[in-house]
Amino acid sequence: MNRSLSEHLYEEALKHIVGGVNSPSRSFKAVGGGAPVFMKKAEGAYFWDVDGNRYVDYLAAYGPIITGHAHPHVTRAIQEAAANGTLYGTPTELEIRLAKMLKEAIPSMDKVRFVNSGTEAVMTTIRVARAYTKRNKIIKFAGCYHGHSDLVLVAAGSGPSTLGIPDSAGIPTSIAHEVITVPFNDAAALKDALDRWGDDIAAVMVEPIVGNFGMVMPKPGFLEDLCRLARQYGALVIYDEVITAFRFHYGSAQTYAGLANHEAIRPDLTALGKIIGGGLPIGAYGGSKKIMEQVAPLGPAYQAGTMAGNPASISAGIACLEVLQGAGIYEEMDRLAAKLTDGLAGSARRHGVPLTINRIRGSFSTHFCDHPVTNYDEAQDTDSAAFAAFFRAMLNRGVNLAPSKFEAWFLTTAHTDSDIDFTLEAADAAFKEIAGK
Ligand SMILES: Cc1ncc(COP(=O)(O)O)c(C=O)c1O
Ligand SMILES: N[C@H](C=O)CCC(=O)O
Repeated sequence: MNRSLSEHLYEEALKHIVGGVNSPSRSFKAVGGGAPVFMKKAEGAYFWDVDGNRYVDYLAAYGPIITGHAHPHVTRAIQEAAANGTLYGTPTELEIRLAKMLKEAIPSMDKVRFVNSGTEAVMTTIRVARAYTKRNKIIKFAGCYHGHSDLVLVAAGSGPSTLGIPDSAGIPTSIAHEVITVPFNDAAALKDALDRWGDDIAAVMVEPIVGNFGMVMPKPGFLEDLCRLARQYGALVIYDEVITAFRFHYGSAQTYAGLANHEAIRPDLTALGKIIGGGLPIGAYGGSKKIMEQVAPLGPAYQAGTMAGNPASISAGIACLEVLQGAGIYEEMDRLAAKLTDGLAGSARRHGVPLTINRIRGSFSTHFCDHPVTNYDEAQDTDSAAFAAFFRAMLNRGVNLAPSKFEAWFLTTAHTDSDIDFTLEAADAAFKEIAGK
């Protein structure tokens, strides 16, 4: 596949943009280096690069593009919003509409506040939890990624793990000391941490279903234990649902049928992003009225944003959720993902390539190993070279994946059976290539 124009643009980008990319996750450093592909157009399930090559896309921009690229309903909403002015700096009725949609789908949120990214949403939930509890420390889980604010860039998954910097430079030791990290799916370790630091823990922060060291389900009872222990020690529970909200069903992980005891796993605060912006920048956080009333102008915890709640992002979010309310939408993504993962597993087996697949409805992760992946250690203990070879072999056959062994594959409402067949043909050839090495 000729990608000479991408290579040329990468050379240019390196001169002007640090690392040539505007988010480190986009670099190909972890998959052998070289030029990332410069895309020119995206529509439905496909990308076209600057050299004219077509790719079936499973990156979905790291999750937000659940309705496929340039979905007509979402595009129309953005165009209409833009024609009416992109930014007001005043409240709008649209914000109330999206806030109501989120509250109806996620019952633990009595009050919502819109921000511009998942990072901002998470960062503010921590501030609110600290304001409410008057405590300083948080507990997080190794390999969970919560954006790039200081406090959560300790033992961070996703891009930081991929690039070998899970503990970013530039974070003062005093801040790093405010974070305690424990293994995901390990309630005993959480209890030990709470026994030791419980009096000063403001919140336990978790991706209730992990999306950042692959897709990893909580073990039965883990979230119940997490919520019970946190409350026993007077700490709040924060769910980072930036990936998971509206990903598996019309709602969030905290109401997903695949998890039992919804009352027992109800969080105090939830951070949102990605899908709720329909492909435009957004974040949101919410929780019970009592806790959210800590936030200015009602309370002492300050949070603000010039761009927050802008009509374009909010309109795109509303339109995206409207599409997701359609009958059978999630069932179809589930069916196609099952067909894809069954095919991938069979093909890997035939070629003798060890592969563990974690699938949750329309999203899944592929781990090049022969053991289960239930925590960060297990996700790290996989064959990075095999993933890199697979990634490149797929790209060269017109299938776009995230350039990291920790990131998920995302189905969208635009994928079809013929895309899955195309992908499986590419994967069979890719596994054959890896097995021959
Ligand atoms: C679970 C989770 N939380 C937070 C974030 C940060 O969101 P953003 O990239 O929009 O700042 C991400 C993704 O980047 C994420 O996957
Ligand atoms: N996995 C991350 C978010 O979910 C990737 C986003 C990024 O780092 O650009």
